Amino acid sequence: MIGLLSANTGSVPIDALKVALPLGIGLATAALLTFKMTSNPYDKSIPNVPIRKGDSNHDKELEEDQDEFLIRCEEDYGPIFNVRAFNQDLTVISGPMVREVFMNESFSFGDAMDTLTGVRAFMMSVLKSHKDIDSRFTHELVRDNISPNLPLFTPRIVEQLERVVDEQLGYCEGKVVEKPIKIVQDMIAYAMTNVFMGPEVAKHRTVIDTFIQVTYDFGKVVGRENRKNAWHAWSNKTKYRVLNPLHKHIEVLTDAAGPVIEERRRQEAEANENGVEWDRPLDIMQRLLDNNEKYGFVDLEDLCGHLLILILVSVHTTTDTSTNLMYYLACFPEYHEPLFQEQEEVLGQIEAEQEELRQSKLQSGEFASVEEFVGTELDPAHDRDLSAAAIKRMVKMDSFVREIFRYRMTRLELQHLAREPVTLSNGTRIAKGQMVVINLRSLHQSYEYQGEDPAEFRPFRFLGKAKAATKAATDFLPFGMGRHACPGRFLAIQELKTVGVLMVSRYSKIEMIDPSHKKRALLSRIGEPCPSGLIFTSRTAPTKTEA
Ligand code: HEM
Repeated sequence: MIGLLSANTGSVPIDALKVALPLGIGLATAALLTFKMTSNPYDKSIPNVPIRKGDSNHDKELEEDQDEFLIRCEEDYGPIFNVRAFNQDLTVISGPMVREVFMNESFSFGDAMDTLTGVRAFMMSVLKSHKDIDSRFTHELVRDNISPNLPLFTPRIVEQLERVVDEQLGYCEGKVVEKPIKIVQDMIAYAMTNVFMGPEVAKHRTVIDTFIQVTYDFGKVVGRENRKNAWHAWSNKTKYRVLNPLHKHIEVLTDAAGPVIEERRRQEAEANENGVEWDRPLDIMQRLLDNNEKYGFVDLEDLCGHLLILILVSVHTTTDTSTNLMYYLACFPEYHEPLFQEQEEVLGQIEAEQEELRQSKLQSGEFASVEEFVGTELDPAHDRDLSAAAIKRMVKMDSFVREIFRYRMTRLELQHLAREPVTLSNGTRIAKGQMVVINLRSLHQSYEYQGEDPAEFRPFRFLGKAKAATKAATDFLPFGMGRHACPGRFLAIQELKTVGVLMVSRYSKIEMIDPSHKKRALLSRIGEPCPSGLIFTSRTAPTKTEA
């Protein structure tokens, strides 16, 4: 661990950058031309959807009505067809065939994102270990350290989400909030920082800002606008190898983490000397330090680099979807009360169950008086806490969150690049280098997969159907599926549900400032905030401190 604290990375000289940029652009040109000349991406039997007269690609038709366009294509050409959209030639895969893309390692989501945006160079530049492009390191980090410990992390997540809402939104009588995402950014950043790096590090506003800003830096690289321009990927790759905004974020993390780790180490040594067990801090940073031999970090910068990757994949997505959830509450006010009622019922049930347990323990003599429960799992002060178990029981909120993902997701998403030639089970051949894209309409908006009224927003459609929002399968793909399915979905869904719970319990009404943007709010793409703000009205009168 001493090594972890002492090493330092040399900076890249500016002269190297001057040479690298033009050289990179030259190489990019050559590589792109070679690709254009040699690639023969299509199996000739895959039908090409004709381009509408006056258009140069299918972008406009998709923008006008993506569902109508895709239904027409499916009817005319079957489940697999070629389109030209988002500046690319894409093979669209629909219906049951989609499963074959996720289950076949020859299709890569990571390669597709990198080809489109150059994101790997951006991310890899902060790592010293586990730089293999097929490394499952971050996946395993989340799977082994976050998901199993979620119930333990929940109190601090809830505490941070509640604190920021109460401080920044507080009591509202029709309060106009032009940019609700600003509040959500702080909510998610504080919650994630506490889980990833612990409360001492989370006290540094610079670290919180890094959690937020990294999200933006990442968004700029992977954002949809960026994907429209093939040159961007090439210039990104070159640029981010040398001039990468992530380096200043690493500095912020290491500066804040170093002294905290030193202090923790001192406390551990002191506890050992006194023969008492050290109260080991509960955060991902500590778990990584404790298991450094297994994980093999080169130094503290490397460890913080891996934490930064974790931030990149988690904060951007969770902030965006949590903000979007507020807009859904504004657009469908009729669900506000049922969601609030469910919360009251669940917390009431838990309170009654805890009371029953207390009574049985008092009767059996295990506890002599009510006071003895203080500080234990049966402490009445915590009966109505938003524990992981309580949030799990809120099945209406779960269904609401799942329905938001289903309804909102852009119909052509989750591009995958074929790393080698693949023959699908229906005989279709996908050439090496071909970009395939998932037709989410054929699954998320299909009667067969979703039941009645697939075009409607019906937030309780999954009630009683064993279809939790964390269940990644062909009928629900926001987190992908199979071996690469997002391992952070358990944390993400729990946070989203908590944001929903806080909103409906504190506010009786959320409205859009400009309801004409309703469609945009409901179908907004990730990273594209709605132009209208929100108006909040509190459920109860202000407390003394709020007044
Ligand atoms: C609303 C929030 C989120 C969404 C929509 C989302 C979505 C996704 C998607 C679509 C993938 C790619 C799956 C594939 O390759 O097929 C992915 C991968 C991943 N996500 Fe998430 N994610 C979210 C939140 C999180 C959080 C909170 C974490 C961490 C705490 C996380 C960690 C990861 C990791 C490590 C991977 C890489 C998995 C691999 O390549 O094996 N995600 N996510």
